This record gives sequence, structure tokens and C-alpha cells, in this order.
Amino acid sequence: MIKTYFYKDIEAEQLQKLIDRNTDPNHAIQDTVLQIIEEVKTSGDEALKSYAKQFDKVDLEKLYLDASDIEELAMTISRDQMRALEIAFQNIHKFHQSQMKRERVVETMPGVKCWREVRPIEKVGLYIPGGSAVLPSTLLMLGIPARIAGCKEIVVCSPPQNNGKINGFVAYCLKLLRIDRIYLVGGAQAVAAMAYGTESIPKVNKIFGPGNQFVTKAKSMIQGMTDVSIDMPAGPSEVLVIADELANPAFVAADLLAQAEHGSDSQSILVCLSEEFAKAVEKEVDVQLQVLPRRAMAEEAMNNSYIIVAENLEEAMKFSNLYAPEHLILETEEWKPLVNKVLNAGSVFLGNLTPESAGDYASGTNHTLPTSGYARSYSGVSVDSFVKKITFQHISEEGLQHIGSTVEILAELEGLQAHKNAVSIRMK
Ligand SMILES: NC(=O)c1ccc[n+]([C@@H]2O[C@H](COP(=O)([O-])OP(=O)(O)OC[C@H]3O[C@@H](n4cnc5c(N)ncnc54)[C@H](O)[C@@H]3O)[C@@H](O)[C@H]2O)c1
Ligand SMILES: N[C@H](CO)Cc1c[nH]c[nH+]1
Ligand SMILES: [Zn+2]
Repeated sequence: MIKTYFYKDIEAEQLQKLIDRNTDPNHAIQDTVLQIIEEVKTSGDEALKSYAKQFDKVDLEKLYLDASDIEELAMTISRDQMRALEIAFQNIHKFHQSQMKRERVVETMPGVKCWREVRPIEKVGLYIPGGSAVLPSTLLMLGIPARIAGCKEIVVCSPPQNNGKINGFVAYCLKLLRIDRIYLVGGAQAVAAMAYGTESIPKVNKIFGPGNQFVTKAKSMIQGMTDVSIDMPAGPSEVLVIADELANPAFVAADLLAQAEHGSDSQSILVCLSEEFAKAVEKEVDVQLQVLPRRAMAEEAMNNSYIIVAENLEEAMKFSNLYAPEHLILETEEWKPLVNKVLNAGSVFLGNLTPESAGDYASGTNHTLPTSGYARSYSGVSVDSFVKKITFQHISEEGLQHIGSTVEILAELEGLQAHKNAVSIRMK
């Protein structure tokens, strides 16, 4: 039984509890992660090998695979699988390439020209999840914008599989991206390794990628402890589905379960317009759960999820904006008037025939998205995440005459004489 609430009856305190994703209430994850970060900082590769043994159950002699291993593994997948990865690659590339727009030079006053130039972040670290499921699609979602941006060094980390290697799909994506090394390191230790550098793993400038609670906590922590930045907190997955009375309960159930199968800490929320519809979806969830290979995990995630019955689509949108989901699916053919009402969401899927799975893999948008309410302030990964935009300006003699006195007055009113002089000395 999925818990069901009527929006009109929810009190403020309860509403806050429903919206909160307090994933580490006793700081147990934070304590573990801090210990791992310290260990990697002091013992480097040795610590990484020992964590591989502890968490991934493998003895690693070498912490990486190179081009020849990657080539060999990539050849183990079928032609159809290669083709599907290539189509996903092309669509993601097409969508992300369109994000590279040159900005124009702006003349704010005659002779005063300002503009921005784009420069890639030189060294980036990509984390590819590989605990409960290996996600080669994440490698495409991060590697493609990194390549388009022109990042010089791309460091990839992913947990080793139980044969001490990676799977063929990840290997094939590495080949598509022309990346010829992958580090066999997962969890918080991978984040720490890319933040501090070890004997084998280079330190990077920015770390990207989704992961479980250990990975996400490590990313947030290293951002405060080092000069390395992160894309965003992209932790356990979430979906919020808004469905009207004409939506198909089987489609809705399928979308809720697609997110639930990511992990027992995933959250799948349904906001619908009647108790009858809620019951129909619950029934479908039970039916579809029976045949899921990852049933136990999905079932646990559904226990951690809930249904809200709203009076109308306006009210449903109000709740969604408060929750700020990573993914929002609008399962109504009346989605057009709702688009402007979406204020907080990572990525939005419109209509009854647009499943989140399409965006997870192949439509072109990025699936690395903010979770836990961070969609209120962060965007998902894009080419912008891999570049810096540096401002430039040039002032001519005419420009100095136009802007000079304004700067002198402003410097004087702030009591900064040297600032004023730097202008006055040029105007003489
Ligand atoms: N928000 C997004 O954009 C997005 C995209 C894709 C996936 N995801 C999420 O990524 C997550 C992937 O998680 P995963 O677990 O499958 O893979 P993962 O690669 O994130 O984590 C696996 C690693 O976690 C570490 N670990 C496991 N148990 C630990 C423990 N008790 N103590 C310390 N470290 C431990 C181990 O090092 C292991 O190698 C899922 O929650 C999924 O929902 C999010
Ligand atoms: N739904 C995940 C983002 O939260 C992305 C993904 C990868 N593979 C399947 N799904
Ligand atoms: Zn998914």
C-alpha cells in the first residue's frame, strides 16, 4: 500500500516532511565519507585498493584499464547494442552541440566594449555509477558535453565489476568518446581520489556525475574542503508524475517503477486528481512489480514513496514546485498550459507518450540532474557545466572620455582614492 494524502488536508509541518529528503539524518554517511576522504588523502592508491576489496570484493593489482583492455572488452557486445549506443551518442551530441552559442560584443557606451569568451575547464573528473547497476548511459551524458566543451584531460572513475574489469558497454562508450583509460575506483573514494590526486589518479578541477548517497555526500564535502568544484548534488533518483483522469494507470505505474528500480532510496511520487485513479495506479504497480528482476529494491523504494490527490492540475503543479523533483512527467494531453507553471524541476517530460526512460538514454537531453530539492537552484549537466565564461573589455580614448567621470565619482563615494587615480591618470 502506497501512502496516499489529500493535498487539501495536509498541514504545514506534514507538507515540509513530504518535501524533505533528509537522506542522512544521523550523519552516519557523512562520518563514513569523512573517514574515506582522509584515508585516500594520506594513503592514496593503497587505500583505493583496500576499498576495492572491502566494497567491490575485488583484488586489484593495477587501478586502471588502458586502450588495449578497453578495445577487447568493447568487442564483447553485440552489433545491435553497439548501434543503440551509437544512436544515443548521436542524439545526445546533437542536442548538446546546439548549446555552443557565441555571444556578441556589447558596446555599453561609445568606445566601451564588453564581451565574454568561453574556455573549457582543463581537467574534469567523471564518475560513472556501477554499484547496483552499471550505467554506461551516464558516461555518454558526461563525456559528450566534456568533449564538445574541449576539456583537455578527462578522468573517468567507475567501480570495478567482480572480475576486476568494467563491462563491455562502458568500454564501447569509452571508445566512442575517444577516452583510452578508465580508473577502477568507486564510491566516496573515487571522489576523494579525483579531488586530491593519488599516485595513479590525476587531481582534477571539477568532478561530475551521479551516484549513491556516499558519492553525493563526498562531492558536497570535497567542494568545501578543496579547490575542486562539482556539477551539483545528483544523488538517489526521483520522479514526480502528475496525471489527470485521462492518463493511463499502466503507463503511470511503469514510470514510477522505472525510477524505483534505481535503488531502495529512490523516490517516486504520483500527484493525481482522484482516489480512484490513485487506486488504479497502485493496482498496476503491484502487477508490474511481480515481473521486475530488481523487484525487492523497487518495492522498498515504493514504500518510501507516496501519492497526493490534488483538486486540479493547478494544485498539482503547486505541490510539484514545492517538491522540486529531479524528473517531472506531465501525463496529461493538456500539458501546454502547464509548461509556464513549471518553476522547479530538473527535466520535464510532456504528454502520455514521453516516458522518462527516453531522456534517461537517448532522446538527447542530459540525465545528470539535481536531486533532493536542489532543482530549486541548480540546472542539470550541459556543455555550460564544462566551461568557464570569462569577461573581457576594451576601452578606447573615446570610451575613457565617456566613462571616466562616472568611475571617478563612484570611486570617490566609496572612499577609494587609488581606484579614482587609476582613471584620472589616463584622462590627463
Ligand atoms: N541524479 C542523477 O542524475 C542520477 C543519474 C543516474 C543514477 N543516479 C543514482 O545513482 C545511484 C547509483 O548508486 P549505486 O550504488 O548503484 O552505484 P555507485 O557507483 O554510486 O556506488 C557504488 C559504490 O558505493 C560505495 N559503497 C557502497 N556501500 C558502501 C558503504 N556501506 N560504505 C561506503 N561506501 C559504500 C562502494 O565504493 C561502491 O563501489 C543510484 O542511487 C541512482 O538513483 C542518479
Ligand atoms: N534515471 C537516472 C537519472 O536519475 C538516469 C538513468 C541512467 N540509466 C537509467 N536511468
Ligand atoms: Zn533512470
